[in-house]
Amino acid sequence: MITVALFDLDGVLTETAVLHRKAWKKAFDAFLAERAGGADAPGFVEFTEQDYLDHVDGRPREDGVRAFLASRGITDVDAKTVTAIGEKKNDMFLESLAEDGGQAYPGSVRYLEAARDAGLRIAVVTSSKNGGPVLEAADLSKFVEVRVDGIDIAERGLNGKPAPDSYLLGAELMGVPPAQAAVFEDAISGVQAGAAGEFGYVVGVDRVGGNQAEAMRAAGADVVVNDLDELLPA
Ligand SMILES: O=P(O)(O)OC[C@H]1O[C@@H](O)[C@H](O)[C@@H](O)[C@@H]1O
Repeated sequence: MITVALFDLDGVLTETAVLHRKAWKKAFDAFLAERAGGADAPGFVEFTEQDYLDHVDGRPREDGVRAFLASRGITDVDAKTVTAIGEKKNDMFLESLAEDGGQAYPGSVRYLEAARDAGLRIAVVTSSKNGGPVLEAADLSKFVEVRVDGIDIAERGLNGKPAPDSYLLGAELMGVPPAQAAVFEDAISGVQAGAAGEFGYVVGVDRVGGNQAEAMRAAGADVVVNDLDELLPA
């Protein structure tokens, strides 16, 4: 029986996945343009939404940088450059969060209320080091008993999603075995983490369309929805 819900944050509870993606695009395009000798240079190939979904979405910051660069065959960058790209993106993300305010999906708020009222215990497991500020900005902290975020992942030296470690820590801190917890994810890497951890149920939340739902099922999602309120009784 499921007694605990482990929610990813950006893209599942809040609309901030879009802010992350846009900030990543600016940071990577600046890096790629400089490397190619300008945005007009023939060697410049921009960072796309599919690049984000395939290599960056759901992963801890620097894992995302390395995975994307590797996908372009860029393996000669040092650790300082990886950190610098991530920090540049973070500055832009924080700027847009301050402007946008970090909106919660209304359907997710309804689902959180229903889950809480049904006695389901709630935790958030996010790769983002900004998990705390995003929850606060969206006024969702009141629902959350335990939070595992990118700071915990770094401090504890855990493997990021698609490894199951952060979700396993979430279940452990909630005091339940993985089989007693459901995972809610919008990123393929996160669905893979839920499947690898053998959680009781893995819900894929498809916010992008295209072949994302199919990719989520292939990655191990038990069900795929477009919004959490599809899971509520009509
Ligand atoms: O750079 P941050 O805020 O620590 O976030 C790391 C990652 O956190 C995840 O939640 C997002 O899906 C990614 O887009 C983001 O890159």
